Amino acid sequence: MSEKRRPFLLGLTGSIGMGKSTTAQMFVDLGCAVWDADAAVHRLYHVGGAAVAPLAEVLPEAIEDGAVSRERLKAMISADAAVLKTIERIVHPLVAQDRAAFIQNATAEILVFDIPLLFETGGDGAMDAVACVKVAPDIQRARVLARGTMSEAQFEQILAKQMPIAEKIARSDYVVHTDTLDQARVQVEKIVNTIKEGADHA
Ligand SMILES: CC(C)(COP(=O)(O)OP(=O)(O)OC[C@H]1O[C@@H](n2cnc3c(N)ncnc32)[C@H](O)[C@@H]1O)[C@@H](O)C(=O)NCCC(=O)NCCS
Ligand SMILES: Nc1ncnc2c1ncn2[C@@H]1O[C@H](COP(=O)(O)OP(=O)(O)OP(=O)(O)O)[C@@H](O)[C@H]1O
Repeated sequence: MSEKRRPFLLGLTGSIGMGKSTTAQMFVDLGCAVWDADAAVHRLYHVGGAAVAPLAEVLPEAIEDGAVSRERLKAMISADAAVLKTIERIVHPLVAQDRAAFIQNATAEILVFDIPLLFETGGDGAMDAVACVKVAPDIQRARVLARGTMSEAQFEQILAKQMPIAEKIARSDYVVHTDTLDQARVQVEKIVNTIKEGADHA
């Protein structure tokens, strides 16, 4: 038997609430393996997670019952935006380790990386291609606020930290419009087919 072919690494990004997770699931449905940066952060924040001890050292008030409290982090970030930088300095290298372990163990032909801050952190350099989700800003805002997990001010704060969506699109190889589920699914199928055709002809 020939050796396992190197998987195709596809970055999946977009602005907050534009549909990354929903689109990632569509890639899973087509047999791709997905690594989710936000989910990795959840694992790191759990009791026993690798971020708990280093965060406890610099932000002890963020720890509750042996885990990192996202509610407390959000309150602290709201009071002082610089806190987010401190968190990122600790969390981002741990996230990178988690991603490397996923690549080592994955067996699918196409690996999809759902990373909100793909361009902001330079993660796009490690990808073979990037797909960006997109929806109109008013729909984005409505969808995020409908989740009820963020205030309007918290949404604005996160939004201000992210690269403008037009720039993300300009730097991406593919765009997935997330106005409707059916429309998005068709675009995801096209991307997967294009990547597979490219692999066949390589
Ligand atoms: C700020 C926190 C507490 C908010 O938690 P909460 O559960 O309410 O939201 P969640 O984690 O689902 O994030 C919602 C969205 O906000 C955006 N976002 C999260 N962190 C950041 C950040 N550092 N900069 C810009 N946008 C961000 C992303 O689009 C993300 O998908 C949490 O996101 C966090 O601890 N962030 C720091 C770690 C980080 O940088 N994560 C980004 C992935 S590496
Ligand atoms: N193609 C689509 N058609 C209709 N609704 C969608 C579509 N994609 C996503 N949505 C809706 O938009 C909201 C945000 O989607 P999702 O959670 O996938 O976004 P996200 O980019 O992963 O968010 P975050 O940046 O917060 O992690 C959800 O309520 C979801 O149901």
